[in-house]
Amino acid sequence: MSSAKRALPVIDIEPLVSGSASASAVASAHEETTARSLDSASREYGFFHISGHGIAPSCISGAMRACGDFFHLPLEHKLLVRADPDAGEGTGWEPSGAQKLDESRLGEGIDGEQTMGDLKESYILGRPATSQLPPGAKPGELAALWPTSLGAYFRDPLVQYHDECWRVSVALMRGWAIALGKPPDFFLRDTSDPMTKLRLLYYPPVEDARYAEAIGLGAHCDWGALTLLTQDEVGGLEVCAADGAWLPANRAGSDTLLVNVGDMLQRWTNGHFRSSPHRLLKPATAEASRTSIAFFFNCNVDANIDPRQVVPHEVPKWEPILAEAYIVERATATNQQSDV
Ligand SMILES: O=C(O)CCC(=O)C(=O)O
Ligand SMILES: [Fe+2]
Repeated sequence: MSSAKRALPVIDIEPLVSGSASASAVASAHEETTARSLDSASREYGFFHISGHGIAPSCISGAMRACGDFFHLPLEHKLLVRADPDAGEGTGWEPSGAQKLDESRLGEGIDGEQTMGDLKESYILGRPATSQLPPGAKPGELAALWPTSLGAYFRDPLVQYHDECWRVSVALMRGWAIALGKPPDFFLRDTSDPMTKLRLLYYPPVEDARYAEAIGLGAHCDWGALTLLTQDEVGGLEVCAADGAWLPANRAGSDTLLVNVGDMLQRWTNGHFRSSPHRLLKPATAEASRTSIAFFFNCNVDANIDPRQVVPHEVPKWEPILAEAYIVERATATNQQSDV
């Protein structure tokens, strides 16, 4: 089938959200059906849209509004919350060019070599790994360099959106447990106090000639268990399916979010679920900027990412590793390869 005819599925996850809220020990018939949809999308694409997540439209639009407000701040305000370039992926603002995500040349289909850093600007906050806590921060607290000029009008919608994404991630982990034939609460112990990251993203318009050669976001796979993405209507994100075709992953509707399996879940499931490369060469409309928010869910620091727990009868393709060690390993590797 040609890539033009294939679209990422939209899955209504309401049964899993309800099952997760009631902590039911047995999966309902609706949950079983939803889990089967999750299963096939996670094997074939590693990406799917979700509806029925229960995040209020006002919560999503509030977070996107905060995102726009931040990136329109004058440069001197952003510099006050500049992420420490020596701290790997720390909290705060990263300017355009600070990161080159196509670390392993995943986007080989792109003409020429990606010599510049990614065009995107980012602002990052989240619940870091214990070993990466900023001075004075306690484990389990949100770490952020809040821009004082925006105050609670910026902070409150992002904290609310972060917590909602956490709730939805736990419901998705329940769905994946059911899909794998495990008890619904199989992943619950490992997701009660998770490492998370919220990355606000801004892609400048590319009509500017200085950016002609630049790539918005180099092809990469995400490191954690799962990522939830909300994006504006501009579009341009693409996903590499198992057969190598790049499929569009634009917003499927104003109330849907995009989900993708990250490397940690791929490893945990011994490769049953696919962590797919994705990229954004340019925003789809040349004169438009693009904003999006990625929420990375990286499980508890001591979650044991061991394929033998999930598929005990298979030869494991990966060694067990604790979630914190894994995230730190990936962050360190990216940092070392980034020369910008
Ligand atoms: O901006 C986007 O739509 C995707 C962002 C992304 O893939 C990432 O930050 O890992
Ligand atoms: Fe990503």
